[in-house]
Amino acid sequence: MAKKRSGNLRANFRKKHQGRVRRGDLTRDFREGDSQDDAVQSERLTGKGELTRKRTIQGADSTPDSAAGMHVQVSVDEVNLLQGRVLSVHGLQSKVLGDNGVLYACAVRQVLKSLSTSQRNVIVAGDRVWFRSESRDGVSLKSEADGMIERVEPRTGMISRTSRGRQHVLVSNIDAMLIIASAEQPGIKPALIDRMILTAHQCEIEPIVIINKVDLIDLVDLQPLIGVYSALGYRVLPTSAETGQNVEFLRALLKNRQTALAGQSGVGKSSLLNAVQPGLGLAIGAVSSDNDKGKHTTTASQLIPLADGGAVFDTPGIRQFQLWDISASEVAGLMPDLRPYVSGCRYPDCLHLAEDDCAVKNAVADARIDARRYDAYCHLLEEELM
Ligand SMILES: Nc1nc2c(ncn2[C@@H]2O[C@H](COP(=O)(O)OP(=O)(O)OP(=O)(O)O)[C@@H](O)[C@H]2O)c(=O)[nH]1
Ligand SMILES: [Zn+2]
Repeated sequence: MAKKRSGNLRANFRKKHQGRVRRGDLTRDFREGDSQDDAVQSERLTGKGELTRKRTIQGADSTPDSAAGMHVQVSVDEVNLLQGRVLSVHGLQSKVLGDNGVLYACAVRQVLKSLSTSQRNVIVAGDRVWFRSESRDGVSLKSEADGMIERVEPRTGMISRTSRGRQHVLVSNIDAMLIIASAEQPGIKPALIDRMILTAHQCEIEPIVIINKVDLIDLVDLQPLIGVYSALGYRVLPTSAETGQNVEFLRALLKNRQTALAGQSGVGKSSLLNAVQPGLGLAIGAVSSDNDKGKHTTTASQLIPLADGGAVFDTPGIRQFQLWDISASEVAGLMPDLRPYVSGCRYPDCLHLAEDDCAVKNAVADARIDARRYDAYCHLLEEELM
């Protein structure tokens, strides 16, 4: 009885805060040219509005004392909120996979929007959220239920890109970055691997190096390169989607964590994912082609849940890494092999490129730093920052 009453009070509260705000956001999104999706969303929101109104009327019938309203709501919130993970964001709506296995289409409560000032995106793929929904269970994974996101957990492991000088978070709570290279066709590009590792460090995400298509080469030839990465403490996994080599290991690496994929076209990302879980690579491919058409370049980023738990994230935007918000002097500090020599360098503002008797250059000269890694460092500075 008491539970029912508080539910009605909650409906009242929610209604008071809804309509205006959403209309405003719809207008903004229309201006951004996202019209097709918005048409669908406005339909949904209208339906939801009717539902809320009906519930409010019920509340008026059965709750004479509105004074206790606020108090009741606080305790009810804790009981009634569900937890889940945001898979993707489309305009006003977020697709949330509840911890109960149900997929929900959620709107965002306005108070969250106004609180979020430091980061541009109120909700991003990967967010852990608390949300309210009428449909708690009995819905299959295929169907969607409406919900309202009430709370977002603090983010870690964010991958961002910069657009017009602003940091734009693509995904949050990423545990590991799978840096996928191929041994042959296309041939391995260590400098590209180094750059992606650096980005992972910048995002405070564990980098894992996958070298695919090892069926095409003699693995002995790759040992020097693998040795350098291993010595730095990175996990390096040679794989073959063709022969299935180390696919089982890869599956274990992906299980129960959020993993972002990076790697140039053709290295075998889709093939590897399909080997891990049939159909997974196809899901990834669909995201890519969507982006290629220039639609939803910022919103189509999506987390794809794995059957064994965990999820993978992929978007063409992070395949070509652009370092953001980093100064030339910070790069060496993000490379664990260069870092120890940075503080030993006698020049305070040294970029370790040209100066005589630079501690970093000296370490390269007597092979305490791998020459190829230093080369990659120099190229990175030239490309990105000069
Ligand atoms: N020999 C060999 N070929 C592979 C292997 N993995 C993938 N390939 C082939 O490499 C080509 C590219 O594979 P994809 O899985 O489409 O590569 P991708 O990284 O997803 O490419 P994009 O979707 O363009 O980013 C295909 O022809 C695959 O059959 C492998 O382990 N060994
Ligand atoms: Zn120096």
